Amino acid sequence: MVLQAKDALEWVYKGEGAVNLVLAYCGKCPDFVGKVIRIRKVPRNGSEYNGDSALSTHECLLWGELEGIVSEPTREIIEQLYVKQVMCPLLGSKHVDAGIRVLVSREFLEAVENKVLCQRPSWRVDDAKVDPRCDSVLLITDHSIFPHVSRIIKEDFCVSVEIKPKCGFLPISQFIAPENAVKRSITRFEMYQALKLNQGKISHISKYDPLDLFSGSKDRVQNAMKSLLMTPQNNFRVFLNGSLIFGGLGGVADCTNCMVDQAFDYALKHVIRAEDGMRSKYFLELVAESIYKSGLVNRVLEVQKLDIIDIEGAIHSYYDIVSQPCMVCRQKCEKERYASLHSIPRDQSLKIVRDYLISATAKDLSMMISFKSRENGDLESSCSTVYLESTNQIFDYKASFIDLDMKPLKKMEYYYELDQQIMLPVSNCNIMLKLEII
Ligand SMILES: O=P(O)(O)O[C@@H]1[C@@H](OP(=O)(O)O)[C@H](OP(=O)(O)O)[C@H](O)[C@H](OP(=O)(O)O)[C@H]1OP(=O)(O)O
Ligand SMILES: Nc1ncnc2c1ncn2[C@@H]1O[C@H](COP(=O)(O)OP(=O)(O)OP(=O)(O)O)[C@@H](O)[C@H]1O
Ligand SMILES: [Zn+2]
Repeated sequence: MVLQAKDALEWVYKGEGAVNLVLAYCGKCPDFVGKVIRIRKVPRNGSEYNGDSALSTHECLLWGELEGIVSEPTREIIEQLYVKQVMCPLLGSKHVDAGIRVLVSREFLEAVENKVLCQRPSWRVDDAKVDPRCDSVLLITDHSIFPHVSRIIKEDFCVSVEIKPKCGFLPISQFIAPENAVKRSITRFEMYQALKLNQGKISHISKYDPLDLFSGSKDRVQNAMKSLLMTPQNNFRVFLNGSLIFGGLGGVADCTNCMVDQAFDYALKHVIRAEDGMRSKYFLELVAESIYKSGLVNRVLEVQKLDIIDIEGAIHSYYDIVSQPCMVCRQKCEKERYASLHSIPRDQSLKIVRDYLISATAKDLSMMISFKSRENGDLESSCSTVYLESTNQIFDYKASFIDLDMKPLKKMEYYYELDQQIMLPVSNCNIMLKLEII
C-alpha cells in the first residue's frame, strides 16, 4: 500500500520536533486506527545534519556491528534498526514501539504538508519542511491514547502526559577544563536556559530542574512536576483522548498563567474526581506517583550516563575516528591533558563516541504515560496500576518512550561548540570573579 494525496484527509497534525512532523490518524482503516505517522523533515537552509539519507562511511564504522544497518539505503529503515537493536534493549522493549514503514507518494507528502501548514509554529515552518525525498514514513502507536481505547466511547476518558526530561546528572569527567568546572555543580539545562533566553528562544527561565525528576525522591519528583506545570516550554504536554489540553503544540509553551491553569483543571473534570481548582494538583500527584513507581527515569538515567567523559573528552576520540587533526587540541594550550585519549586503540575511540551518541539520544527522548481510571466493573488489565490517594482512584497506566533517533556522527563538532557557547557566560563570570579577587 502506498499512501496517496487523497489519504491526506485522514491525517491530522499532532506535533513536531526539529526533525520530524507527526500526524495522527482520524479515519476508519483498522491498520491505522490508534496510530501516528512520523515524517522526516529537512532544514530549509540545507544544514548538513539531517539531509543525508543513509549512513556516512564513518558512521558505518561506528554502527557496523548492528545487523543489516550498513546496507540500508534509507534513513527510515536505519532509524528502525537503531531503535530495535540499540535503544530497545537499553530502555525495555515493552516501553518502545520501533514502528513499521509505510510507503508514501510525493503527492501525499505535499498534501499533508499543505494541510498542516497553518497549525505549525511559524519558526518551525521557517526552519524545516517535509523531506520530499522520503518514500516512506514510520507508523507508530499513538501513545496519547490508551491502548485498546483507540475509539473512545461514552465515558471512556484517557489522559496522557508527555515529558522531555533532558540530562539528569552532573558530569564528573576529568577532561572538563578547569574554567568549566561549574558544570560539575550546575546542570546543563539550567545554564542552557540563560543562553536560550539571550537568543530569544524562550521568554522566561524554566523552573524545572531535571535533577529533581531523576532524584528518586518522591517529594523532588513532585517538585519537578509542579515546575513543569508552571514552565512547560517543550518539556511538558498533556493530551485528553488524544487532543492537546496543556503545553505547546509542536513547540515551546509560555509560562502558565491563572487562566491556562484553570482551563487545564477544568479539562481534567472527567478524569480526576475532585472539586474545581484541585484537579490539576492531583493530576500532578498521579504523574509523579507513576514516575516514581515505574522506575522509568532510572532506566533513562543509566543510558544517559553512557556519556562518561563528557563532550570535552569525547570530541578528541571523534577526531581520531574521522582521521582528522584534532581541532580542539590545536586551539588548546594544555594538549597533554588529552594525549591519553589520542593514544587509545581505535575500537576504544569508537566505543567512546558510540556511547556518547547513544547517551545523546537518551538526553533528548520523551516519555509518554497514558492513564485511564479503573472503574467498578472494569476487568483486571495487564497494565500497571497506580493509586491516587487524594481522590481514592485507581488508574491503569502505560509508559512509552518516543524520539529515540540515532544522532548523526557529524553532530559531535556541533555538540562541542554548543557546550562552549553554553559555558561562555559562566566562564567569563568566573574570570571576572578571579580578577576581582586578585
Ligand atoms: O542540544 P539540545 O539539548 O538543545 O537538544 C536539542 C533539542 O533542543 P531542546 O534543548 O530540547 O529544546 C531540540 O528540540 P527543539 O527543536 O528545541 O524542540 C531537538 O530535540 C534536537 O534534536 P534533533 O535535532 O531533533 O535530533 C536536540 O539536539 P540534540 O542535542 O539532542 O542532538
Ligand atoms: N508515538 C507518538 N504518539 C503520540 N504522539 C507522538 C508520538 N510521537 C511523537 N508524538 C508527538 O509529536 C511530537 C514530535 O515528535 P518527535 O519528538 O518524535 O519529533 P522530533 O522531531 O524527533 O523531536 P526532537 O526535536 O525532540 O528531536 C512529540 O513531542 C509528541 O507530542
Ligand atoms: Zn584532541
